[in-house]
Amino acid sequence: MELLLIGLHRRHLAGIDFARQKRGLTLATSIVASRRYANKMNDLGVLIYNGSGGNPSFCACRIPKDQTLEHGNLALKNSMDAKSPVRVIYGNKKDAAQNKKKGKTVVRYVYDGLYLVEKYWTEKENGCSVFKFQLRRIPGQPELAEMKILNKFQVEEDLKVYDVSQGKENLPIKLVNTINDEYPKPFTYVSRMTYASYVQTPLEGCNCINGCSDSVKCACVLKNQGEVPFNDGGCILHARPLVYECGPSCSCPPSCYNRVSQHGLKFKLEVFKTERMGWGVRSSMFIPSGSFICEYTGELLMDMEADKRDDDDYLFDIGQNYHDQELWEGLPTFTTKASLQDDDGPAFTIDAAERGNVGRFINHSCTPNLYAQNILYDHGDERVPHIMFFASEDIPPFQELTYHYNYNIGQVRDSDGKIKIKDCYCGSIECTGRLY
Ligand SMILES: C[S@@+](CC[C@H](N)C(=O)[O-])C[C@H]1O[C@@H](n2cnc3c(N)ncnc32)[C@H](O)[C@@H]1O
Repeated sequence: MELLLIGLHRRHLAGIDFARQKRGLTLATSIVASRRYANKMNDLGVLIYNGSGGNPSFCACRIPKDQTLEHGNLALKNSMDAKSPVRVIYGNKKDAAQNKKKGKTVVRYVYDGLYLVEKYWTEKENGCSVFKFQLRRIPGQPELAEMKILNKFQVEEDLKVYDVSQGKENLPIKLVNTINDEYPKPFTYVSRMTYASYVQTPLEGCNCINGCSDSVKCACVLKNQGEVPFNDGGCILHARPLVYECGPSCSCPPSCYNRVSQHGLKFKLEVFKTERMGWGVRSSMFIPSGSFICEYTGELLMDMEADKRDDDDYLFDIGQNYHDQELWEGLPTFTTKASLQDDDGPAFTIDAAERGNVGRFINHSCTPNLYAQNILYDHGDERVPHIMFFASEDIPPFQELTYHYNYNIGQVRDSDGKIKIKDCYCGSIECTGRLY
């Protein structure tokens, strides 16, 4: 209804809006790409959009039917033939779950720009024929991040001045506050972790010159149980206890597939003021599942030192998930398992209160869309891997990025040993109500 009121999409229940031209031809004017029909988006501005009709949930007879080339589907085909642009609006389903207010589901819709229909075909789904339309975003349009959103910090000049990373990342990080006039508390931005000499164990590299894929010859692939953990698009294949990227001691070039998180930010990130959780992080871009987001940098501390810090808001306990049995499932037992799960050695924590990067602003959610992956590439000390965040699902633009803090209720204590309690405001359906 909101899209209808502002005139962006006039059919309040149908995903494809169309208008009749003078000669009786219908052309699609806009489509709403929610996940209801399993539409697939990717970061190259290509959208595979499912046609309309035939869905049993919206039909009184409750029987799935073949889709037909009429109404919205025909309009999309006509738009393709006429090369007529179509507005694309993304419906943010996850936010729907996170914004349940007074029993009402609030969905956020984001206008993404004009697309052209490139081709269409039919596929069988659940025994019925379904139309698939491939649309591509017309190049040269401003990116969402540069569009005007009512926001006092998004005035052009401020944008140039206010890069949260102060030029230290390969992409600027915008600060957005639509709630009040506050800025984040000052801290020193560090895009990389620095390690004290006692953790500088060298990491043996590989000798590959023509790419790292050989599961017998490449020393790094071998350490990853015989497979490069990333696909050729730089997305991680699945979560593991520890990933070894190629690094400075390897012979392969920087473009090697097995180097991903060390190259820094790939998606434009924003630090934004949330309603109830202080600052948070989101991206103005669509993020495919498995993509690298950012590292969690800060001061490396032994746990004993970390316990003495007054501000515990920005502490990240390293290696906690080595004990997560799910991460080990399906992996052959390999030599490092014993050392990774060693309980006796010193434990380490990263403190990002005074020195840190954009990772320090990522909030907790009980239904997160990121996870923390342990990665080694520039040193070999398995006790202190880099903490790298990866997307655990496709993330639509402007959805808050979150990971699970893994605190057990009752585990966090203050300096007097008293159990600390903090409410969780993530708002997800599965929220326990307690952060710790
Ligand atoms: C690593 S910081 C995250 C960034 C923080 N929101 C800020 O403004 O700088 C962790 C702190 O954020 C807040 N926070 C993060 N997730 C939260 C949640 N789900 N509910 C309530 N507070 C949360 C808590 O104060 C927590 O100690």
